[in-house]
Amino acid sequence: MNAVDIQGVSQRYGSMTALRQLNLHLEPGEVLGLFGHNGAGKTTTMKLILGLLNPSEGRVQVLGRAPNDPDVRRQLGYLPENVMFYPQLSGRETLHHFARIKSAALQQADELLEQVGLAHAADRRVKTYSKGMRQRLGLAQALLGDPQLLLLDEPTVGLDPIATQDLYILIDRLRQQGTSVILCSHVLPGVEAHINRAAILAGGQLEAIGTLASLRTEAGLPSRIRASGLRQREQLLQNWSDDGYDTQLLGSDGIEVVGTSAGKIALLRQLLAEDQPGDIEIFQPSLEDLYRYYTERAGNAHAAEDKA
Ligand SMILES: Nc1ncnc2c1ncn2[C@@H]1O[C@H](COP(=O)(O)OP(=O)(O)OP(=O)(O)O)[C@@H](O)[C@H]1O
Repeated sequence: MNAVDIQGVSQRYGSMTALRQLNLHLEPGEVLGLFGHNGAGKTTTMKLILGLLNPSEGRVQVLGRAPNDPDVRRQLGYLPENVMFYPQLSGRETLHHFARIKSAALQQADELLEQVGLAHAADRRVKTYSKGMRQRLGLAQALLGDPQLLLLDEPTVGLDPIATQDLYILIDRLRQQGTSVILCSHVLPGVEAHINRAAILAGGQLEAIGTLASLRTEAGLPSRIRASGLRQREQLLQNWSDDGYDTQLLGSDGIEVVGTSAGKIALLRQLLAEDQPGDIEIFQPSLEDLYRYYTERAGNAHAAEDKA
């Protein structure tokens, strides 16, 4: 059973269409990164999964049922983009309040405060918390009741670099335990190692979805291989140039060759067969490069539609 199944969903706000014919699924224990420009439809997608919106068209199922089913709601954890709390309550009281709403065990509050690094501030009022501390509390709130599906909207906002790393480690651990996670973020560097697939929304449409490897292959963006400590680099340069690759000599004993992501393994094999490099570096298209490619492609397609 998929954690989330979205089939043919369109969402309109009055005359404005925020999502068009969205098809998306999430498997158990999968982490999906949901990316897109401001207004692309990410929060709308989250709200549909949370049962806060009814789709204008199409069908949304969460853990095999309607998203507003009370049993499903108990299995969901949500960290909203702008997390709000009662300022007069302490961190612990805040978690107790949410635990009661979710029918989660109260003793989980202290475990979670420890887990997100707020044990020392458990009795302080939330109004005295820094932005990052409030974000950590929001994360603890989302984890109450050990949700099967976790929705995180901009979870790294306000977190310092170590807290951001801790969050990613926590996501890795949750995934290993079988929790499914949807993570929306504008902060792309650092996230790529922690997601199974990326979905890129543009103008309310799903422009791309897949593993980074499949998106790299589909986009056909260049990958660069740099090798140093070579003895036969002139020969390699000649061979790769003859095969039509863009290649150049680097430093006293290095070379760079530009290929596609799909073709890089063949280039590496050739490199290792023909020489004994002292060092090899591979520069692949990053998530940011892919995001730019697909977002620009969507923009070009919309511009062409507008002209037609
Ligand atoms: N309640 C609403 N009424 C009218 N329009 C809305 C409403 N909520 C969202 N929209 C519009 O729907 C579109 C998608 O909004 P959404 O909040 O889903 O985008 P987003 O991808 O989450 O953006 P951001 O990255 O800025 O948070 C936007 O054009 C937004 O203005």
